[in-house]
Amino acid sequence: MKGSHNLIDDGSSPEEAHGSGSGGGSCQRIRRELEEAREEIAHLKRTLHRVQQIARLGYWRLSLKSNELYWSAVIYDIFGVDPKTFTPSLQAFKAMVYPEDIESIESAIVRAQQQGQHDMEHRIIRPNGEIRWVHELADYMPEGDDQILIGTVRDITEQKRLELRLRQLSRTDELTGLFNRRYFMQRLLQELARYRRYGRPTSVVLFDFDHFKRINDTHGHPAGDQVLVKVSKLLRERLRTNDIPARLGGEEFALLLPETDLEEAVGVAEKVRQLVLEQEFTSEEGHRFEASITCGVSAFHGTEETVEAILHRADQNLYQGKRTGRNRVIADEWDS
Ligand SMILES: Nc1nc2c(ncn2[C@@H]2O[C@H](COP(=O)(O)OP(=O)(O)OP(=O)(O)O)[C@@H](O)[C@H]2O)c(=O)[nH]1
Repeated sequence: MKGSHNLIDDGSSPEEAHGSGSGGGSCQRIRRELEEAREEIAHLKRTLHRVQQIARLGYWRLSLKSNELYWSAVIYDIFGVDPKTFTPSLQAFKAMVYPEDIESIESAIVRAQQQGQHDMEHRIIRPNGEIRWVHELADYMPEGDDQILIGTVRDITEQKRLELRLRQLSRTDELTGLFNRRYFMQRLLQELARYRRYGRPTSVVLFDFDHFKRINDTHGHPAGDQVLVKVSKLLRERLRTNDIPARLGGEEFALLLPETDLEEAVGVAEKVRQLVLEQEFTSEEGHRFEASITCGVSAFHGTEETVEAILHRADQNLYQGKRTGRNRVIADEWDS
């Protein structure tokens, strides 16, 4: 029927559809379609690569049977290695993982096999020694007798830095850089749980500067601030690393002392009291002055212990120290 080829539009020209009689027309058409498909694939590849660069997102494919690992270009960038000289493999990847995070990588692979996917964050060490944080998402797909993991990697180092900074800020006292009340209370609750479960000794020292109002009135508020800052620095430098010094507010401070019984805690309070006494402070006018503190000490005690009770006892001891002359350490007295 004349013109019937137009009923189905296959995109070919009438000449090609009719052919020249040798079949060369349809070959040409297939070649052109192949060429177009190649161009489209190349274009999609470039777009995919660009999008991954923008998102700092790489993808990988791992065969659990052969341990063969494919990395897209962005992963080489994230890991700081050269695709010309670095050959990815499960072993080579693990060698770049931050040692403490290896175990969580291994359990993530098992989790992906059992649950079909994993979602985790870990650190890597680049060849130049730089530590980066990455976020990985992976899917597990059995393929014949092989098991394939396919996943993405995103560099989240900046986000992690910000997170850590925010966490630090949320638990730090602005003036002195010591822990704040909120963090102190959180840690006290944790230590109480440890005490209840394992019976580990834990003590608290509360201290308060003596006649601080007089220091402010005589030498000025900035001089008072300087006392708080200087003593806080001393606490950071002279206490054990797992002790927790905090500024609860104003000129009131606390020390949470894990693994420390009452007697040892009295020793720590005495040491801090002496350190403060030995310090010399200078006002803005250049006048030298001294300061002292009074400490109340208490330790977790008995099966009914609570955070409120230990703080109340330490506070009562501090109050008694103020009443009986200041510049001293008063501790719990138990009949045992
Ligand atoms: N410079 C300075 N002073 C503060 C700060 N926080 C609280 N103070 C002052 O600390 C003083 C505390 O006064 P009081 O509670 O009467 O106690 P005190 O004068 O130390 O007397 P005692 O504790 O009985 O020995 C007040 O004058 C507050 O204004 C601070 O951050 N900086």
